[in-house]
Amino acid sequence: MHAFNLQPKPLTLTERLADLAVDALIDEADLSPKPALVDRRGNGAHIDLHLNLMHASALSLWPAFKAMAEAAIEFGEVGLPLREALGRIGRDGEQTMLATTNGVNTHRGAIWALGLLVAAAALECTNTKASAVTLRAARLALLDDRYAPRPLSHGAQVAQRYGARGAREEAQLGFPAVIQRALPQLKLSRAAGHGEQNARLDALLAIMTHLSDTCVLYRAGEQGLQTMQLGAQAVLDAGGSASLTGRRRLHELDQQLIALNASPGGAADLLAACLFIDRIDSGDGIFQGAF
Ligand SMILES: CC(C)(COP(=O)(O)OP(=O)(O)OC[C@H]1O[C@@H](n2cnc3c(N)ncnc32)[C@H](O)[C@@H]1O)[C@@H](O)C(=O)NCCC(=O)NCCS
Ligand SMILES: Nc1ncnc2c1ncn2[C@@H]1O[C@H](COP(=O)(O)OP(=O)(O)OP(=O)(O)O)[C@@H](O)[C@H]1O
Repeated sequence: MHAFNLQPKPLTLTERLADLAVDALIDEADLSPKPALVDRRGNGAHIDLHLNLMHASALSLWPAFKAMAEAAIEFGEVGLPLREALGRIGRDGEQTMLATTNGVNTHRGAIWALGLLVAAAALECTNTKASAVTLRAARLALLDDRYAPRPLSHGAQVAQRYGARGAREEAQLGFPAVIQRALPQLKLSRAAGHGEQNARLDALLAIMTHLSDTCVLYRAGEQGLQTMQLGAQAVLDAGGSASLTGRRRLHELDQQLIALNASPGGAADLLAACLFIDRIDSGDGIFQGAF
């Protein structure tokens, strides 16, 4: 074949969804300045994470997201067989992540949230409105995977200690932090002409104002959680990250959370979920380049 005749191979739907999920993770990691999280500036409150590791971890998850989309198409409906297939693929994906990062948890919460959303999008790819996809994801999350191990995870420990809702409940409720907070704020800040990066930072802050982030609770207790929620609200009240006062508040929040070792990893995962949903909701992502 002549080189001039080479055409890019069109992506399948499942490949396209895996691309969108990985893109969302990389966009989340790159977004800067995020309070106390890994970003282009540095490691935030983390000693074991850095940006290259987040990128490598995100890329390593592409086959898992593709497999989740394939499973959704194969089973074709929300039900226990699909839920348990997703659980198996998610756990394998977690092992791949840990092998890539030498045992560091870079994306456990993100595999859970984005995995459910990728499967929910693949189930009915002609209806990928935010409300429809999150509802299907919630119905999947509500099913009990009989093979899921029940480790005393950090999330489980703070659930016992503080009665906090974590990643599982957020998904079972249909991702209210995304639907009620992040997406509306993203659109509001875009419409105000604040620029895409500021709009994404504002969406992250909107999540942080109300989330019971079990990463923060585990690392910094209720004081850490309150600092995160009130500090994020203060940035938004000051005009968001595009305004000078808002930027000052954001810098203060970054310093306060780092001093408390309080990294809002759950909020970061939900920002990635928001960016994924935003792309498939607007309809300009899912079918572009896919067949
Ligand atoms: C449900 C999960 C997230 C376990 O949750 P648990 O709270 O017990 O664990 P852990 O402390 O490790 O927290 C997981 C992560 O969730 C994120 N998170 C924290 N708080 C929140 C919150 N309020 N909302 C959303 N995400 C949050 C953080 O990134 C955190 O690191 C998940 O790991 C799981 O069950 N995986 C099993 C495999 C599976 O079923 N996969 C399905 C793929 S679709
Ligand atoms: N940019 C980011 N920076 C830091 N964490 C992030 C980022 N994006 C997502 N996260 C999420 O934060 C979680 C990592 O937080 P954390 O290090 O507190 O996890 P942990 O395993 O519960 O705790 P520890 O590392 O203290 O043992 C991951 O599950 C990941 O999904």
